[in-house]
Amino acid sequence: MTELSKAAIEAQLETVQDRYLEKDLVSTKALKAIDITDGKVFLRVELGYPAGSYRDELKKEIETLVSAIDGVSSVEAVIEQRVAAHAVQKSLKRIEGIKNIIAVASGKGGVGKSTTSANLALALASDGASVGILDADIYGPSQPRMLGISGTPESKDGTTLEPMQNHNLKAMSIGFLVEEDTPMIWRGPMVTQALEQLLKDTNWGELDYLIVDLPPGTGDTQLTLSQKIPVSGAVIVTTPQDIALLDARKGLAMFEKVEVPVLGVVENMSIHICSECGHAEHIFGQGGGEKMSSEYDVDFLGALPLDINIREHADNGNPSLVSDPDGKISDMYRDISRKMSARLAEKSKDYTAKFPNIVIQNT
Ligand SMILES: Nc1ncnc2c1ncn2[C@@H]1O[C@H](COP(=O)(O)OP(=O)(O)OP(=O)(O)O)[C@@H](O)[C@H]1O
Repeated sequence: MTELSKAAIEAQLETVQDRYLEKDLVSTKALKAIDITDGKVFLRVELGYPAGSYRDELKKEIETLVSAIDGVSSVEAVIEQRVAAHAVQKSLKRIEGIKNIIAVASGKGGVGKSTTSANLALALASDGASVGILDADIYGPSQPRMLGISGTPESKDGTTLEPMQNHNLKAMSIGFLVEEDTPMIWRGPMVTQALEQLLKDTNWGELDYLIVDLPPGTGDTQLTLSQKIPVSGAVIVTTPQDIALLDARKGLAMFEKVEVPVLGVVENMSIHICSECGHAEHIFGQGGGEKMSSEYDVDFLGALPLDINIREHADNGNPSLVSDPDGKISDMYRDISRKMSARLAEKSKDYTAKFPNIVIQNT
């Protein structure tokens, strides 16, 4: 019998693909430790994103493959997940306690950006992350309704706000602070100021991710926001129509300008499946989001159907991830949220906390 070596095990793990990174476990440096004692193998694998139930699948896949190696008597693979803080725009500093802010944007209104934000936040939380959502859609805040939250945030010290909470998410929205039917007439600078305040004056505590549901569009307000909020990555939601795609391209250009990495594009309402006969129809066109992604070299994170359940769940305060957590739609959102957070895990980490501030003085 040949002696069992770490190299043999590593070679086997080079054939195991991380489903969401689409790379093998060795090249992604997910494989952290191999321990061999008398044919008994212990492996430690660390994923940089919340992977939820995928950890069990991966464990099984690894253990089956490694047990087939000559000389292995038993295998135990431990799959851990650890979300790191990632770099933000060079001119900004990360907000203490919040590891990563992810901005969700759309080139035009009504494409389902808020519904997607809520479900992605819930998907991350259901996979084990601590998550908050900031409704920055100041003209039409819809997160209070979508998350089924009413009431006014508490302030314990008279200056900061406690986030509202539901479905295991922390949430803040201008919608909690003004009456629902109050028309909100904001001028650009007021919007950015109000949002910066909402972001910074909320006691978020420790978060792995804060999802920011940006106002629709790519105008000055959105540009200023993406310059002033310290974000680690952005996601663009679009529908497949040409006009929506055209606007989504402007979104890509906007983030490029402010040096925020775009983690990918989500195509919403991409296909309609008739609830009567099951016939699938591309009402708004086909494959536009995917084509745009390849044209602009950004990742296509996935597509969601135009589905009456998505609308009904979101509009009654219990988005699909809450109403039907094990359903097909929830699986789709989870697939997108894992791809999104996996893409972020590959980006540069934030090391600023590890370095002291260096002050140069002329004496
Ligand atoms: N995939 C989907 N299938 C069916 N209905 C959807 C889907 N996505 C969103 N909707 C519905 O479309 C409407 C608009 O969605 P949403 O408010 O999320 O869009 P938005 O892009 O955030 O809009 P706004 O520009 O006003 O901020 C909502 O009623 C929502 O429930």
